Order: sequence, then structure tokens, then C-alpha cells
Amino acid sequence: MPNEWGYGANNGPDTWHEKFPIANGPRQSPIDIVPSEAQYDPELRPLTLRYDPSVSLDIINNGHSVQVTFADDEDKSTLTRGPVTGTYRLKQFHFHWGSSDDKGSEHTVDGKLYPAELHLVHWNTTYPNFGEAASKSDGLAVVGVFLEIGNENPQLQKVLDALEAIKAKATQTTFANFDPTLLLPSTLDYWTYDGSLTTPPLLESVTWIVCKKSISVSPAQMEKFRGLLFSTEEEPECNMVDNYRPPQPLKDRKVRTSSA
Ligand SMILES: CCCCCOc1ccc(S(N)(=O)=O)cc1
Ligand SMILES: [Zn+2]
Repeated sequence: MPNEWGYGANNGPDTWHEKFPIANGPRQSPIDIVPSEAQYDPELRPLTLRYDPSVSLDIINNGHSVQVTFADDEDKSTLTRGPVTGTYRLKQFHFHWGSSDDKGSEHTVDGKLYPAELHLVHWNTTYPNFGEAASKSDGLAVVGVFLEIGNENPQLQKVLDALEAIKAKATQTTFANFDPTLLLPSTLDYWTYDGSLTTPPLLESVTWIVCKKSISVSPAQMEKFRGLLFSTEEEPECNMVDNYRPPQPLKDRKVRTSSA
């Protein structure tokens, strides 16, 4: 069996460069965001996210995360303005989280790790589909939202209630009429920088848009994420936790901010 990438001791982030040399490239993600060094850019427009719940399709345990996928054959759930030009279509959202509440996010802020991070993945409709866009320098835009321990999040609970049906890798179930708008923070002020996918193939095609405001998650809700498995129904159980890549070198990049 080939050494499929993962987050374990033998296939984790420090080994990914062996099959994906771009892991040491010039615009890798995630990064540590240092707010005091972010440059306010008055030309950055407000982020416009317009999501239609009718295009949510299913929820999948893909062995790396839990992912909700959307029908993306029409401009029904889109990202416009913000740091991008043109229209980007929502393809999927997923999460990264820790084995304890002191870690789990991919981006960090002044070195602070959050217990989890939500990624809403969009592709530039200049290109014919997600796969094509993923290989272009302006092909993807991912909105990152930090989850912070607090009150129970009722919209997140709808996602968590579906997890019992997809405990093992390569399982999925339908997930209709879900509105990701309700997962967004109250204001969409953001940091933005040019980066990459944070998992293999680590393609350097992502305009990252990281929200400054977080959303809440309760300790019990965090435990639901940790009940998922990296392993299939046939394999010994391995809990899906710590599925995050640590921050990568900023190299020759600037982080811009939408608000002073
Ligand atoms: C060309 C096939 C790519 C399949 C993988 O797609 C991904 C991988 C990572 C991310 S993330 N954590 O950076 O948001 C988003 C989408
Ligand atoms: Zn992600």
C-alpha cells in the first residue's frame, strides 16, 4: 500500500515534501499572521459571500477531514469582491481541529492556535472547473474562520449531528439545504495573502482570506469532531484529530488587512 499522506508520525506534514516538493515552495500555507505587520490596503473591498442552501449536496469523511460539498455548475453560491476580481464559486467547506482545545487551527495569530479552523473553498469561474482552477495562481479563494471555545453553536450543530453517519473514512451521506452563511462571523473583516492548499497536492493557487472574527464552538461540540476516524470501517480505529499543517515560512510575502 503506497504511503498515503496523512497527519501521523510516518506520513505527516514533515514528510509531504518527498512526494510533493512544492511543500518547500515560495507561497505555502498556512502561515502565522502578525496583525501589527499586516498592511492596511484601502483598495480592499468588503468581502461578498452569497450562499444558496439549495446547492448543498452531501457530507463526507474523506479520511483527512469532514467535508460538505456543493453543486457548483451554476453561480448560486459565490464569493465576489474582497481581494479577488471576478466570481468564485463555493465547492466545499471542511474543518481542521486538534486533539485538545489548545491546538487545531492551521493559521495562527501572533502564534496563537485556535481549537479548530473552518475553510470555505471557492474556485475562479474564469476556469472551467475546480480541478483546472486548482493549478492556476489565481484559481482558488479559501475563506478561513477560526473556531473559539464558547457557547454551543447551533448552526455548527447541524453539521455535527451528521457525523454519526460518517464516522469512518470513505463514508458519506446526503446533506441538503444547509446554509453556510450561518457559520460566518458577524463581521467579515479579514487578512489576505497569496498561499497554497494546506494539504497535498499543496498547489500554490489560493488567495487566502482569513476572518479576524471567530465563531464559537462548545467543548462538547469539539468532542464530536474528535469522534471521527481517519480509519476505514475495516481498519483498527484511529481518531481523526490534529489534522492540521503547522505554519510555513512567510518568505517574500505581505499580509494585507481589510480594516485599519
Ligand atoms: C486538485 C485537487 C485538490 C484536492 C484537494 O483540495 C483541497 C485541499 C486543501 C484545501 S485547504 N485545507 O487548503 O482549504 C482545499 C482544497
Ligand atoms: Zn483546509
